[in-house]
Amino acid sequence: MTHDPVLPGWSISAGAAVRYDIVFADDVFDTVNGSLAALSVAAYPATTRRFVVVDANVDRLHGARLRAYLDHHGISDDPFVLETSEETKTLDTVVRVADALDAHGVDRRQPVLAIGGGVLLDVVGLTASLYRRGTPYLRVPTTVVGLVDAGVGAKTGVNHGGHKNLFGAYHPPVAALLDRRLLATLDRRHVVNGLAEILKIALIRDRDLFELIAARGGALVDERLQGDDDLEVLTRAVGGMLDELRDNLWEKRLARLVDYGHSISPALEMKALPALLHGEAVAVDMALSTVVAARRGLLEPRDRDRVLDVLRAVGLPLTHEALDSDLLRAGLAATTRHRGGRQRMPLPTGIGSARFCDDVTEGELAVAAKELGDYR
Ligand SMILES: NC(=O)c1ccc[n+]([C@@H]2O[C@H](COP(=O)([O-])OP(=O)(O)OC[C@H]3O[C@@H](n4cnc5c(N)ncnc54)[C@H](O)[C@@H]3O)[C@@H](O)[C@H]2O)c1
Ligand SMILES: O=C(CO)[C@@H](O)[C@H](O)[C@H](O)[C@H](O)COP(=O)(O)O
Ligand SMILES: [Co+2]
Repeated sequence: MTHDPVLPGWSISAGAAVRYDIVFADDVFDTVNGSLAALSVAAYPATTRRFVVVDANVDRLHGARLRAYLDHHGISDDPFVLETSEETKTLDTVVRVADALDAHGVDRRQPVLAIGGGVLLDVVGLTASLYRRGTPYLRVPTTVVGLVDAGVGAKTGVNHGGHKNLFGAYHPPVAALLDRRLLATLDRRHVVNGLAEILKIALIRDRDLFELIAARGGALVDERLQGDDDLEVLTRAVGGMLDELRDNLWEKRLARLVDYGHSISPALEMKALPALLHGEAVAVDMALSTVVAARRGLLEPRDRDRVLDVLRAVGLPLTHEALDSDLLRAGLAATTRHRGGRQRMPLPTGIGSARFCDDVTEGELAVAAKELGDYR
């Protein structure tokens, strides 16, 4: 930085250290389980009272236990219940939650408790980042996507103008409490949806995780990830995700393997809304990338077939009718803009490894989409 020698100038440089814990615990709404209350108090010992935001479906299914817990530990007697959907993951909802925080007199140091799936965590996380320029919050994810992905990183966001997560902030929680027992009440489709993000981690870095999923297949879904072996599936997925994120939490590096399956899928998900869930759109994108990689000779045909077979076996889609040439062109352009002018598209080089490519064409994607259409 140079300054005009006759006029004053300053350079400011500061770094904010970040530390947060991500811990597994079972049955966190049982009054005898101290984990949630302890994390909450550790984050702000001045008072036990917290503003709690809970997903409406979680409230319907777990509300009685949750309220008993909050009451028992002096946390709250009146959680704020939020109806969630991808269509209402918007700034309007952020403002509504912020108004509720204000009405409850939340001060800038008092952590908010966010309990729900990826949508709720993204909305409450963004609200917390904006409220008083940054209020702490604690996450309790209640979906598979929330537990292995949205709940553990630093990102928050909402959709706008037809774009996924156009507005957002990096605002890590003070802690994330992962309770796989909450997944037991999910419907099949949302478990399958979350398996897409788990398979993403398996495909970019963990072949053993892929084999675990392949071996368990539909049983993973039937048992809602409650089986003894399924804890390993979840811990490998979370550990793998955190290993990808830990030295790039603010995403200064735009080449991110965790973008695997997220190149065309944001445009697809928004165009097909509400027909496709997030993970379903990610699965279609992963299938496309798998075929493109095999056609380029990066991936053995045998590995391509195994990947497609496992995606299909767990119940994920490989293609979708909205995947036309307009969407492929727009999706490719959007992802290039989104990644600082280069595609940086992760393509698999095996099961458990990937590399970045900058030169994937709309034509290649169209051929792959056609091949996947015939694959059914
Ligand atoms: N911030 C990030 O890093 C990040 C990462 C991945 C995904 N995301 C975002 O996450 C969102 C998808 O998250 P999602 O799949 O959790 O969707 P979601 O939050 O919409 O939850 C899915 C459905 O499950 C219901 N639900 C939640 N918990 C339940 C439970 N325990 N039992 C029964 N039903 C329950 C919800 O009410 C909802 O109807 C997308 O918007 C995606 O962009 C964010
Ligand atoms: O879907 C998401 C985040 O919403 C994650 O699963 C994924 O790993 C990555 O964060 C996205 O690929 C990056 O998207 P973006 O934050 O750059 O829009
Ligand atoms: Co995702």
